[in-house]
Amino acid sequence: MAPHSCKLYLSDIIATMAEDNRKVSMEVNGVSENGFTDAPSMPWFGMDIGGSLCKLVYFEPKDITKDEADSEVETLRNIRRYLTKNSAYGKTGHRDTHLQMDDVYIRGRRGTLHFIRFPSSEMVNFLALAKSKGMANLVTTVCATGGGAFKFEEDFRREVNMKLEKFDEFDSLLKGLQFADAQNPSECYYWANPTDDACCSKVKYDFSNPYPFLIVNIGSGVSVLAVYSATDYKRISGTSLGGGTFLGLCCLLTGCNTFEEAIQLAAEGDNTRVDKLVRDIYGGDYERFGLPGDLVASSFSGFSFGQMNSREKRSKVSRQDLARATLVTITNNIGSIARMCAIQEKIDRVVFMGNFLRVNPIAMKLLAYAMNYWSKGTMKALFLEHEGYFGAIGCLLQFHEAKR
Ligand SMILES: Nc1ncnc2c1ncn2[C@@H]1O[C@H](COP(=O)(O)OP(=O)(O)O)[C@@H](O)[C@H]1O
Ligand SMILES: CC(C)(COP(=O)(O)O)[C@@H](O)C(=O)NCCC(=O)O
Repeated sequence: MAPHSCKLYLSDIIATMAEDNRKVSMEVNGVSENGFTDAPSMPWFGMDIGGSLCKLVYFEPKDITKDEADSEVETLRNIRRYLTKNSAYGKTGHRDTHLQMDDVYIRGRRGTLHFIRFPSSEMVNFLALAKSKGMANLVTTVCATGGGAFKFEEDFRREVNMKLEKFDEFDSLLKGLQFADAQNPSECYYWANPTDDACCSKVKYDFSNPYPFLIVNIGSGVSVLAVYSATDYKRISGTSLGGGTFLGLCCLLTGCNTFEEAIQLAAEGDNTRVDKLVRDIYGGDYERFGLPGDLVASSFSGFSFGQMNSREKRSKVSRQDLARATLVTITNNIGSIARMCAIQEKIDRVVFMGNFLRVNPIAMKLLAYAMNYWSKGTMKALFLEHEGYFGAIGCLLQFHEAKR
């Protein structure tokens, strides 16, 4: 199948799923055409429709028998090939090939998990295209989590006659995290020497005995969960100043258009040309209360060039500096909230996740440094390789656990 627009591609997937499900409805006694019993029909997806990005996890079976291959419907084979042979789907769909997980077992099947993302804002167009392809005459079920599973539920039903099997986003997140950590020995890591570019490194962290720990999920907004066991957790806090805020402010301030561009600008900028530091106010450290001179005292307050209310001074600040200051402001604020939550819950391990951390070592190192510094070494910031995909993984797993 030739590459074409993401919207077309997605509607093709759904159409194929529906066609395949229709065939499976002709199965007898729960024995599927491939000879495996009980499992829902392929293809298997987990979908997390968030405020910014839709994350899709696709299970590619690797144990297909000759009988199964011979009887496999062509569209299913085409979907598998299309998804696994390409890494970009139209203009906005991407497969994160570096995250691919091989040799995973789900419902007795051995396969590979593929990780795909596209903007949630594409969803409405995708449904319209799916409808134009005749989806309304087909029936199928897709498992989904995230706010979009609720927001788009009626659209899925009305436009394409598809039922969304909905799962809670935090239940899914936790299940996905547990699964990924068990599958991948290098899933969890921390940053050693985060402030020293020359010796800074990622170090594997053994998370096999994790409880209790805090999750700080930095998506569009931020949610903080305290996790006490595999099934016992509560959402203890959150903030609307999250990854969406960083991207929104950065685009407004610098005219950039993508997250990647915003991060690149930030990497080239200097926030101290925008922020007011403790030393700008005290002339050095504020020793009595342990505030070092290079600590940001007031974000966006400006000083080395003067106050921000001076037009002339403002003109000396670059787009790069603004991007860096935005990143530092949002990250430090999240770090402060995380620390306060950890103190309140008497928890010392804080796992940061969510796509805000994608291609974003500046934020991760800042969080690592801040958690360590302000807790005097008693708290640890942990990070995960599959940073934004746990909801989608967990959703796929829960679909397979649910009685059907
Ligand atoms: N390609 C991208 N497009 C948009 N935002 C991105 C991208 N990559 C990383 N991000 C960041 O990730 C955030 C969304 O994170 P995610 O965990 O997917 O949350 P949500 O579930 O709210 O969509 C965005 O607000 C942005 O800061
Ligand atoms: C509403 C949300 C759970 C949605 O999750 P998201 O799509 O941002 O990952 C999240 O944006 C959030 O927790 N916002 C912060 C709300 C608050 O506590 O102020």
